[in-house]
Amino acid sequence: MDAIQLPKSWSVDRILDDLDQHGFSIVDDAYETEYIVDLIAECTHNLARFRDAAIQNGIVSNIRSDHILWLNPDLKVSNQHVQMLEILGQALNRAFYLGIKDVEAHFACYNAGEFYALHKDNPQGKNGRMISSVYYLHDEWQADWGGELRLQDKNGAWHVLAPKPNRMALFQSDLLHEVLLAKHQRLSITAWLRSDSGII
Ligand SMILES: O=C(O)CCC(=O)C(=O)O
Ligand SMILES: [Fe+2]
Repeated sequence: MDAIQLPKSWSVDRILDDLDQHGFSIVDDAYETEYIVDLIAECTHNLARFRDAAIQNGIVSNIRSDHILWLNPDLKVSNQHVQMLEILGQALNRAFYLGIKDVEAHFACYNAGEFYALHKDNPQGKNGRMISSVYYLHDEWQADWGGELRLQDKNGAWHVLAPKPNRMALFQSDLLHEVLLAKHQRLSITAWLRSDSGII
């Protein structure tokens, strides 16, 4: 059996270098069209199952208004993306000894008017999230549709990153970031490369 390989567009040396220098990296044209079509179909067919991300254990928070669906092995197409991130995690471990053992991921849908205010995915290193990854899977994103990922890099500089279709953003989970208000439906897979296992 052939070993699973990362897509060519995921230039691992560049990703490692970007993460080392800036704490984040952008991969454009991450996947081939054939896979993207299947991924969008899997996401949109399941939209009715997405739940309010702001409600966790019955507690409502006002920092985010998106809707999410945690991935599980039954979602076969999105699981291939998780497998790719597992392979990338091994390369990160070899380079930076991050001790990544697990990838957890959810689909996210921001409808028009939805956002995620400034936060860190791993404040004060209190959970095992080492690297955050967001892959954008809507098929179009225009410049005036908002919904940018605004991120402070490890040197303190701010970046406003458009959620371009077929783009993946990777960043250290302890960096401050937010999702600016989206004016159109914005679809993504957020995943965390973790040094422990389990959902927080
Ligand atoms: O969708 C994005 O660009 C970022 C999402 C995010 O920050 C999160 O889900 O924690
Ligand atoms: Fe986040």
